[in-house]
Amino acid sequence: MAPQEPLPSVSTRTVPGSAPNGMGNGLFATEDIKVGEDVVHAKTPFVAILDSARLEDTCSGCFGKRQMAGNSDLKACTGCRVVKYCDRTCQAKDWKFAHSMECKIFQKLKPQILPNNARAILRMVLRTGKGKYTTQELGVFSNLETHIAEIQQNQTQMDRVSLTAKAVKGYSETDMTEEAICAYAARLDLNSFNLTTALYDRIGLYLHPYAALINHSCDYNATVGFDGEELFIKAIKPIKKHEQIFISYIDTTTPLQVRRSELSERYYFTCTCPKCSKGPNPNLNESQNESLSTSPNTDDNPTAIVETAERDALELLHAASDSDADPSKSIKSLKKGLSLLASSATWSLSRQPYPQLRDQIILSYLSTNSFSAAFIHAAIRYLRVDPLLYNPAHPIRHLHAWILAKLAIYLSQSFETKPEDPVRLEDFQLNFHFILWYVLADLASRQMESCTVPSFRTLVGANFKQVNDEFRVQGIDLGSNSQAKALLGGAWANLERLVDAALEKESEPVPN
Ligand SMILES: C[S@@+](CC[C@H](N)C(=O)[O-])C[C@H]1O[C@@H](n2cnc3c(N)ncnc32)[C@H](O)[C@@H]1O
Repeated sequence: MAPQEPLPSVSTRTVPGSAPNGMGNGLFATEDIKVGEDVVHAKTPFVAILDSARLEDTCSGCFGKRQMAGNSDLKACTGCRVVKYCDRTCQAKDWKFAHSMECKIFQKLKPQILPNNARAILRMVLRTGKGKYTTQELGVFSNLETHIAEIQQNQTQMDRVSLTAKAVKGYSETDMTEEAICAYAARLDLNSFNLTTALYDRIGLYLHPYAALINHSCDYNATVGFDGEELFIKAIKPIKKHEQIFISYIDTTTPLQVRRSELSERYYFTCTCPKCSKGPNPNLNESQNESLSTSPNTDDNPTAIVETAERDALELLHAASDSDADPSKSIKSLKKGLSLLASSATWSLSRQPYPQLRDQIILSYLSTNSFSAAFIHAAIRYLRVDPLLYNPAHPIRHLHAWILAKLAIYLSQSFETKPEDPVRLEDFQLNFHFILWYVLADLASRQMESCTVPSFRTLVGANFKQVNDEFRVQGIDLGSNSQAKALLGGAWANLERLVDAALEKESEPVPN
């Protein structure tokens, strides 16, 4: 039976209900919702924990929210020395939420640190034991799908869940049965979100039973974001009263087969959304798709050529994404992947794995301080890729614009062309100050209709004000002055020329 009421920690314009097509329960809009407006806002989680790798550099109390506002010095908990906090305020909040119950357990286990999901399950079990959840919260949580029957059919998965449950039972000394803890583990696996910062970096795991009721569609109408421990689900498309709310559980820019296998492996369903119903190539109809998938795989068959290019590019991407890989080798692999797809006439800039290769090469260039090369690819992404891949309200699009703005700030101070740069920046007479103003102005003007979270909006607003004020001090009012507008247009045309030139060179072979 579908739960009837949202929980006290939630403000929402939805109501739970039974969803069609075997989806179980879902959430439905109780009124029309405009793009960028909140669909669900949860102030506190049922459980949220940091990834082990982030325990050192992120506050376990505010999940990095206050750090983003300038608080940087973290202090370790003097009991366990495993978790860190901005100050006493963050520490006291987490102590009250769960750390008072887990601190001694962490101390005993040191130097071992429990893996993410074990720490999350331990918190849920300890909070349940201490009566920290309301009956209503536990009711919605217990009603969530577990797919435990499917998990039981997979021995490796079942062993993993049982081992974690046994360990959590031992550490917590709870009277809950191992079976009940296994159900907690399965519910966490199926219903948790990636906890991210306001700038969309993954930092941990998050579960809220009300938000977990939202079903998936590759043609989603809402997106998920976090601001500290607060969860925001925002409308990315206009949503009509009674319409079902859908988010994406996976990266929906990947091809149908990849989406299908990710959804069935982790969530045990086949998506029948409008995007999936169009088949592997959304630009073709069903019978064209059918004939594509049954054509023989020969060298003169365009499908085979495309598949080979895709497979080779994916191999290069995976080789480069290996965290142990030498960054200069990764960059070479990524360049080869980009060149392979650029030289395949049929590959659009927005078709995967082309955008993934570009995202990865930007990260690799940033990690090697190659800021000019990162800027060139970030400009290509901003101007040529994202408009095809993402709706204008999409937070990823706003994040990519923010990264371009940050690189423009950096290069406005100084830059030197490096051998790895696809083109020479000095050949294009770029005015980084104008580019910065333009990108920030665009971001600031679209804030209200975007799905970004409050801290991100504050950051953009403050940066735009600062840049605008700096121009004003010099007597330039870019918003109104017609001469300034002409200058801006010129700066933008130069950036467009740079992007075109860099893309033209992308198909050139990369030497070994
Ligand atoms: C996070 S839960 C969503 C809430 C769930 N419907 C419930 O009743 O608890 C994820 C599960 O919901 C179901 N689900 C979500 N989206 C679906 C879809 N598009 N088609 C079919 N089932 C879906 C699957 O069983 C999936 O494992």
